[in-house]
This record gives sequence, C-alpha cells and structure tokens, in this order.
Amino acid sequence: MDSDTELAPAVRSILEAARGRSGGEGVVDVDARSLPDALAAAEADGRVPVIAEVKPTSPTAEGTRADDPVELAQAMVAGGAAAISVLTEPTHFDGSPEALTRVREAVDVPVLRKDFVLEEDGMDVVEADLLLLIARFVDDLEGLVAAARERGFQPLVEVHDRAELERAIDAGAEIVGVNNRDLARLEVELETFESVAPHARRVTGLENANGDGVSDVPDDVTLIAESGISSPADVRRMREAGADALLVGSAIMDHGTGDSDVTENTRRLTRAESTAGDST
Ligand SMILES: O=P(O)(O)OC[C@@H](O)[C@@H](O)c1c[nH]c2ccccc12
Repeated sequence: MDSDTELAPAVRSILEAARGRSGGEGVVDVDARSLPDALAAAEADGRVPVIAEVKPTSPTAEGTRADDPVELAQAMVAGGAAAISVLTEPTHFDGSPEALTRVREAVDVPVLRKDFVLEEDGMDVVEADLLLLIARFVDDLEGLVAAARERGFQPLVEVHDRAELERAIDAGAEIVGVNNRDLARLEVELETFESVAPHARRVTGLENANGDGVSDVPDDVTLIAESGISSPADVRRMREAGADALLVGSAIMDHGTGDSDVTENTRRLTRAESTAGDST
C-alpha cells in the first residue's frame, strides 16, 4: 500500500524480508481466546489492561534480550498483563512462530501474533488468538480482515493517522491499535494517540485534540494505544485520551539492561491507576 521510499530504511528492509517469506502449510483454524473478555477481566480486577510484548529486539531497541519467551510471557502475566503480544518476525526482531506457539501453550491469556502479514497466505504460518494487520502496508484491508476472521483470528488493525483509522473502521475492524511510532521515521510521539483517537470515549463531550468534536469511532470498537509507553504517567495519559488498552514492549523488556525484573516492569504499568499520584 505505501510507497516504500517514504519509510525508514529498517522498515523497508523488514517489508522486503516479509515479502520473501513463504506462507503456511494449509489454512489454520483457530479457536481464539477473546481479547475483549480478557481486557474486561483486567478492568474488573483493578488492573490497567496491558498487552505485554515479547520482543527480543527491534530496530529501535537498545539491545537484545534473549531470555526464554515462555519465561518472559509467564513473568508478564504474573505482573498483571491482560494479554501477550509475540513477535514472529525473524530478521529484525529475533522473533519466531515457534516462540509464539510455545507461549500460547504456556499462558491462558490471549496471544497476538505481531508480524508484517502482507498477504492472506502469510496468515497460515502459526495459530494465534489475534493477528496484526498494519493498514499502511496492505491494499485490501477489508479482504484481509475477513480472511483473518474466517480462520478464527481476531484481527488487530494498526493505524497511525485518522485516515487509516477511518479505513480500519470501514474495513470492519473491531480492534484497532493506534501506533504512536511513525514507521516512516521510527520516532514515537504519544500525541499521536491523543490526536487520532476519540477523547469522548472516556470523558464524554470533550472535543478531541483536533478540535473537531467527538470522533466517530463506534463504541464497540476496542482502541489500543501502542508504542512509546514507558511509565505509569504515560499509561494514565493514554487512558485519559481514550485507550481501552495499551500495548507495551520496550519498557517491559528493558533491552538496555537485559536482566531487569519483567514482572515488576509489567506491574508498574498494570497498577498505574491504582497508584495514581505516582510521578514515575
Ligand atoms: O517497544 P514499544 O515502544 O513499547 O512498542 C511496542 C509495540 O507497539 C511495537 O513493538 C510495535 C507496534 N507495531 C508494531 C508492528 C510490528 C512490529 C512491532 C510493532
């Protein structure tokens, strides 16, 4: 969908690698664990709904964390994560389909497959409860959303601006992630979610940052703020802007040190609304 020339070189390289990867053997048939149910359970339990991401490294990470993905995922769930995201992209994130399968067998929360799926046959590589589709990189978004659902996946459509948000809604997406990271420059700005998503979701009547009134995202669409969330204050900021859930990788994986306590890193964020007043 997007002309690669506008993208950061690392993203262009990721897409080239994705285009070269083969699909799966046959069509998967998934019995998916419900993300909305998992998010509601976290809310009922007083936890901020966080999707914690098993991301060994990335083009923007300060290092690589090679811990066993199952141990990482179990530590994230112990820290209150409502769901787990697992990178399966091998060339730039050190992810794998095998890691996702092992994680999904080891935890009972929904697991998202985080990869650059550009065509339908790329869906059949591995079973997961949710499948990421990045609006910017696919042409027939409506067709891929339908194809994902036919396999039993819950599609998570990722957007970065309001035009992509509208495309996602028009394509029938019921779970939308707003990526605060611009894949053209690989820079992250939390203002992205605040300007793209509807403020009215949590505080009705407020105009959103665009000043153009309440957005038209249907109330039954789950809105997820992705990327750049690193503190309880960031969590509260995204929730006040309307996020139903948050997708967090680096702040939990803590690639730079490579050995910090993943459970504690997760708990700091899932308890952000019960420890309000924390300045961290
Ligand atoms: O590490 P962060 O800033 O917490 O970001 C997590 C997640 O949002 C990010 O890894 C991500 C968002 N969309 C993606 C698409 C592909 C690969 C990775 C991603």
